[in-house]
Amino acid sequence: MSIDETLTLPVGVTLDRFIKRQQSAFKGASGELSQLLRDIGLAAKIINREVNRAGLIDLTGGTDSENIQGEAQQKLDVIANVRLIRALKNGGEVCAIITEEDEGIIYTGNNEGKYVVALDPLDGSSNIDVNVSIGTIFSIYHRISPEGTLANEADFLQGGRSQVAAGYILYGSSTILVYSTGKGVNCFTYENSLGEFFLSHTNVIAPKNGNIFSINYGNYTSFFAPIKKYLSLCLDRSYSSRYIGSLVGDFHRNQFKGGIYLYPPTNEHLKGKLRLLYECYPLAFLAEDSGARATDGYQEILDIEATSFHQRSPLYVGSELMVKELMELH
Ligand SMILES: O=P(O)(O)OC[C@H]1O[C@](O)(COP(=O)(O)O)[C@@H](O)[C@@H]1O
Ligand SMILES: [Mg+2]
Ligand SMILES: [Mg+2]
Repeated sequence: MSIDETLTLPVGVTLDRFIKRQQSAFKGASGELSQLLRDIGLAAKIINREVNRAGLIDLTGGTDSENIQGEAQQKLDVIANVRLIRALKNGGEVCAIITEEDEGIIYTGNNEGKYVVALDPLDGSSNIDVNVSIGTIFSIYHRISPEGTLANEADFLQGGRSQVAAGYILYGSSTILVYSTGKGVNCFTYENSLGEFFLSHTNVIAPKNGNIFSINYGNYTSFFAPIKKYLSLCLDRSYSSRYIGSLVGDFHRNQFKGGIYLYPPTNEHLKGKLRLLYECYPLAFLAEDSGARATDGYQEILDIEATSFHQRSPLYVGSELMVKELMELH
């Protein structure tokens, strides 16, 4: 590429600048949500660095501990959790956090903070050590408890439609941060050498239909009739089967290519495996905002009542017409 050609390339819109623009479009916005999103952006850069060098500095493999759900914690699960909590504590806008890795509420010490955040610090643990895509998922609510007091359970159990923003970071063939405040899904690709996220995909619209289905087929014998029926339709139509085993990666692919992700109840997980507050709700928020759909087979994910922090749900998410067809089989 010639110098002239290089110079004609725009520098691009950084995540920071985009957030600032979005904020100024909202009359009366105080800037706290903007700062919170920047804090998540900072944590994302740090986690991205740890993920990238994990194999070099012995950050791969498990710890001796389990998380609250009895799942073995990987070193990077713990590191991502600590990094995110620290970034949100330092930022000052968040009064309390829940994460996949901890049983109860984590107080940041910022009781004046207006927001609470639910996190899956590192999604796709089984892929960490083998250089396969993994992610971070976040969900943000306005607190409902009075500012200046300790946040409480109700702040986190407001339900999916009360989210004010949600998003994920996918550490994949490139690292990408995707978020929405309910007014369009935008993606920011990380430029390693500059250390910045740049706007790369604006107002994502998910394909209405698709021909990819993503499911852990190894659980086939535990699936109930509607799922088996739907899978046989997929096979009859020679749809492509694509399953990474990192929800963030599987979701992201289907958002762009058109497809459906299914995690039904299984014998091991009778209520589904995925966690409502920090896996299903945030991805459902993004799905709906981009024209896709997310349900548990009977109702929209965002309409499911939240009753506990680590509650699980079946999840069927993706192209609108595919999810509709699956629903009709229930
Ligand atoms: O190995 P399985 O049962 O297919 O489960 C895969 C699913 O479980 C998860 O790994 C759960 O996430 P965590 O790694 O955050 O526990 C999802 O990302 C993924 O889609
Ligand atoms: Mg997860
Ligand atoms: Mg996780």
